[in-house]
Amino acid sequence: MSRLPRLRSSSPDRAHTADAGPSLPTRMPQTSLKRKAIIEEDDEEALDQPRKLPAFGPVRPSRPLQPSRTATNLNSSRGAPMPKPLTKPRAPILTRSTRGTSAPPTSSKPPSKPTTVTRTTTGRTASGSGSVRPAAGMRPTDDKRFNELQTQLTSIETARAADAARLAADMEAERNKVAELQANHRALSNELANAKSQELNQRRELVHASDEIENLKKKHGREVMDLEMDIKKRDRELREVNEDLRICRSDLERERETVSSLKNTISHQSTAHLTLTTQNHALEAQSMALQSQIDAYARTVSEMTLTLETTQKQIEDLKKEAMENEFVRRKLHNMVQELKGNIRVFCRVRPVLPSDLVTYSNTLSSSGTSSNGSEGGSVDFEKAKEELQANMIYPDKLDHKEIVLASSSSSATGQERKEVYNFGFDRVFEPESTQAEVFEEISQLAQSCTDGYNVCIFAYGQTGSGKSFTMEGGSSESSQGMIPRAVEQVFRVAGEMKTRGWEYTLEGQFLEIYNETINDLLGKGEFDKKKHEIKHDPKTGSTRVTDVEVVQLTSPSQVRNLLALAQSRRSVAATMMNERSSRSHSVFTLRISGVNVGLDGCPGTGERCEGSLNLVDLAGSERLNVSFANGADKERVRETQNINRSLSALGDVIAALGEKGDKGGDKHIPYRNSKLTYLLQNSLSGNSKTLMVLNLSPLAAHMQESLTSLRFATKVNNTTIGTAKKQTRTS
Ligand SMILES: Nc1ncnc2c1ncn2[C@@H]1O[C@H](COP(=O)(O)OP(=O)(O)OP(=O)(O)O)[C@@H](O)[C@H]1O
Repeated sequence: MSRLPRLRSSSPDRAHTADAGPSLPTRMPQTSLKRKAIIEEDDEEALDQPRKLPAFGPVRPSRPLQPSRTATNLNSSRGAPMPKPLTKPRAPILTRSTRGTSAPPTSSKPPSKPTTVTRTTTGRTASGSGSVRPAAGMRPTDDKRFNELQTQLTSIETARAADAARLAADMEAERNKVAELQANHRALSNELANAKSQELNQRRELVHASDEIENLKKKHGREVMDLEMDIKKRDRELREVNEDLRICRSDLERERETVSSLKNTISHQSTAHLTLTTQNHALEAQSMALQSQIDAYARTVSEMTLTLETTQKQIEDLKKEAMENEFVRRKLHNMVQELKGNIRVFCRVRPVLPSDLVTYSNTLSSSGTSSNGSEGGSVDFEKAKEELQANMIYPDKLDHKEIVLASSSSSATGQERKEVYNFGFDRVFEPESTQAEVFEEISQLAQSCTDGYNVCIFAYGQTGSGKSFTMEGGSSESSQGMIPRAVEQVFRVAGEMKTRGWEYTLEGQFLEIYNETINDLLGKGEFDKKKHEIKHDPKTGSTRVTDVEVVQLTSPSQVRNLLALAQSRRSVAATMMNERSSRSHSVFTLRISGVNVGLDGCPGTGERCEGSLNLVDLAGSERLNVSFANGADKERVRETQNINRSLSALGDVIAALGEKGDKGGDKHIPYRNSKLTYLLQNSLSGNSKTLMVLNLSPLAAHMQESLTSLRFATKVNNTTIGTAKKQTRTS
């Protein structure tokens, strides 16, 4: 809080007071107003005191009057007893306080010496008024004495007269002086009265001034309070303003940051803007060019619209033509298939597998021999592969239709006998062949089922020769087997046929024949429990199995899931019985039925076709020695017998079909000899297309089994089983 300015004694009254009273500083020190009032009171008191007047001239020291020198001298010189010396009448002693300060008159003279009697005889002494006459009778001494006394008295009287004169003069002087002093006093009184009235005025002024000061003080106090309140208010405001300022500063800081980031953005954007402007110009130019092009195109479009209308009419005509052509194409396609023969055989040799090498090295280590160049049982893969592999040659590098097996054996005489076996099939796939290559050859057959044919594809071969791999394949895209690929193909073809006026319905089932019992691989019941019967419809040529799950197929992925489900059910069953997949046949059946509903604006023919695709993974075909079981494992013996029987039955059916084809007539076909042949009756008859994929092991150890399989496949391949017939109906 700011302090008020100190009051200054600037009033003329103060100055006057200072002059009149004790010395006061002309400038008041910083004292309180109260103190100032006390000083003023002191001043007033001083004014009330009688004022000390200044002395008029130098002060004459008071001195007692001396007796006349003459008289004194006389007395002393005569040595007579002197009367008591007369003292000079004293003038009243004028002290400073009583006489005032006026100086004695300058004319005053020191008291003159007492005059001799002689000189003073002019007075009373001569007249003798006061003289003392010697008494008669007095002696001369007494006269003398009297004279002397008379003289003395005279001189004294003279001196007294002189003193009286002098005193009168002194008195006169003193009176004058008094008068002068009185005049002086009056003047001073007047002056005092003036001064007092002046003082009164000043006091009044002072009181007035004091009131004013008091008022001013109050006013000042109020103002101070107001100012303090104002200051507090201002302080508050200042704090608020400071707070606002702080907020503003932080806002400002933020704003600055924003501004700087905005500046950056602006600079970037201005660069971008420049670029965009340039681009815009370029685009405008381009746009203009395009506009002219558009105009040109608009003209062209109107021309083309006309052309389009004409073309659409032509397309309609062409569609009709295409449908007719499609009919012809299918006819021709099937003719080609028929010419190729209704039963065809592919041979596929699997590659040597790492698992084969493990078996091989185990065999070596158990026999105590080691492979060339290998020590401690470690096997050089390439070398071991060579040793393991049977001598299989593929001479037909162009058409891939031949396979040659060569073996050498020692005769009883010790001579080495070399044997070479040549086989020819519709296609031979070497170990390096991929699933896609195999399917390429099969896809045409798969397509036939969409044309209304019954198609049956077998995988035949000994255990571990690659049947399941060929039919089902692995989980990856590239290793997918024939079943998922065929299903995908059928879906694709069905989709394509839609654009040609055909609508298809697909359904599938997956069965297993184990020990001459049918199990539903897609069912929910327990294995080997439910009895399933095979029913043929001679009218439609279709086959049904009772109580099996027939699934509507909507997508290839769904089929993959079904295959996985079937595999898991088989695995569960395999925990109870070993190697179930090797000991059973699995049959995946895909039924497809289509109807020609026509296209938009082009009515369909109403033609219907029903085809089926059977993909069969047969049990291992190796000749099993049943004697090993020797009653110990009856189940295994039964398995083996059943496998042998069903595979023999298949051979018999194919052979019978061949004979029937050669001779014609009513040759009995023994379909009922096994569940497998009976199930596939409609797909193995003369009016269906059959493909047998012979899977071979590449190992030399399996040479004999491979030769047996090759001979069987050759027999099948040489069989002609009539002409495939399309299952069509006209509604
Ligand atoms: N072409 C091939 N390429 C790579 N591996 C193959 C090929 N063929 C078969 N295999 C592999 O050989 C092994 C045996 O094949 P697979 O199980 O298909 O034989 P299988 O004849 O079906 O046997 P089983 O009769 O016991 O069922 C499998 O591990 C399989 O992956």
